Amino acid sequence: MEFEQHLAAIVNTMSEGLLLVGADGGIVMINEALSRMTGYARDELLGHACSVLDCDGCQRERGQGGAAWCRLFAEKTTRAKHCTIRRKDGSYLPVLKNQTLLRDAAGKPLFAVETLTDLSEVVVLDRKVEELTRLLSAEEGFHGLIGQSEAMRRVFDLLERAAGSDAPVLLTGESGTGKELAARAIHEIGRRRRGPFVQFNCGALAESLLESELFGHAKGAFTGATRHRQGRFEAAAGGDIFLDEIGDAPASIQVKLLRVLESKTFERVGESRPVRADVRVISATNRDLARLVAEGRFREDLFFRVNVIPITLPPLRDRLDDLAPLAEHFLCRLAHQAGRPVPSIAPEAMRLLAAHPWPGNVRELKSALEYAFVVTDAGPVEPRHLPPSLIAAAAPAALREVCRAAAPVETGRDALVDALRRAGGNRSEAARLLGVSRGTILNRMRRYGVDSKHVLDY
Ligand SMILES: Nc1ncnc2c1ncn2[C@@H]1O[C@H](COP(=O)(O)OP(=O)(O)OP(=O)(O)O)[C@@H](O)[C@H]1O
Repeated sequence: MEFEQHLAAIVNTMSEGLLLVGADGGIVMINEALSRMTGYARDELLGHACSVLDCDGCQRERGQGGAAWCRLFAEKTTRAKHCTIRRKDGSYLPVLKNQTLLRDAAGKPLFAVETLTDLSEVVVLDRKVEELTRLLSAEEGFHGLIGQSEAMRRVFDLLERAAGSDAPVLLTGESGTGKELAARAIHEIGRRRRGPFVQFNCGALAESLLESELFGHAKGAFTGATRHRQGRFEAAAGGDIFLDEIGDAPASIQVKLLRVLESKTFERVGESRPVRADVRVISATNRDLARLVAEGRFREDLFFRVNVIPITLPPLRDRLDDLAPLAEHFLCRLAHQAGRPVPSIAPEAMRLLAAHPWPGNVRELKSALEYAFVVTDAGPVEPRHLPPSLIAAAAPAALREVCRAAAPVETGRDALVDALRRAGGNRSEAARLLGVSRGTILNRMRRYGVDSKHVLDY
């Protein structure tokens, strides 16, 4: 008797949940930690079937022709595994479950002992580490957004104001203008910054998968749903959810998003119990949502719900003041990663960059500089180091000006060999790279005795 009292005190000091299950599946003992973790009182669990915890890692034998309640009794194995159980309030709890069998002297199974370690904090911390790792490399400018132009300063001001409220934000702007960075900035300075930032691309998945991805599903909700699955809205609890490409959300998902925004609740697929959505919604699109509404392809009611705080990221061609700081920022990062000195940008190359219309915006600029960084050895980035596509698309006037300014460099044998090498020996491409005609390239090859077949060996 005395020993039993001590034993009870011992198991109640454990921080892990402890559970003893009989061969018939009935719970015969629990400790206080299990009660705390699940939200069930002792008498709501004792004597009840362990299936009340709805563990998705449990493999029951009964009903599948087996004699024992669960496979643990049949297989006689001991192992640890990651599972998800359901608390009394319906929320999911990720746990690490250890289990073993207790047997009598004759080897007959008596009880299954299970210990459950709460992994919810670990899961949140894991996500946070992932997020911070990403942010560490972008900790410049306005939370990673570089820009000095008047237009970007206005955007930073709006982002700061939006972060101070819990109202839905709609980020619009052409592709590559920094909408995702802006969404992260709102999260980083907002009230929910200690919570998760969960990103979801509404156009990236087949319609049939979208609902379960966003709202989660219960085990058995559909063929193939072998485990409980937390959706993105649940994963974002206490934080922000970023719905990218919201203009691409199919009609069936638009209805469900409207419901979350209106009622602040959602239902997991295969369940009818509403779950509270404790999230702030930040959406983004590079499409004209108002036009999609007019065309009947986007719900007007949803448009008004997501568009409470509209913020537009201006295209790069309309804020050329940002070109130099952005270019320097990307070259600095590349040089830092490669352990090389930071290359400067020659004025002629800068003029070419300024003349480019940047249809891909900052994303395109970033790629162009990655290219330039790879092909520059030491020294500054010259026009010949810029991507051929950018040179080819350059306005003729800008190109002429650049070629005039760069003439001493461009006429040298080294420049010719370099251009031919980068063009893989193709003379037309080399001509484009240097901004001269194919005939000029042929003349220079003759003059310098350069053979395009052997140019790759230089
Ligand atoms: N102002 C900026 N400062 C620094 N980097 C930027 C800036 N704007 C965009 N970038 C970079 O450009 C790339 C594209 O940005 P981002 O993904 O945020 O654009 P987006 O508008 O969300 O594009 P899409 O509509 O195609 O999803 C990223 O690598 C991002 O880091």
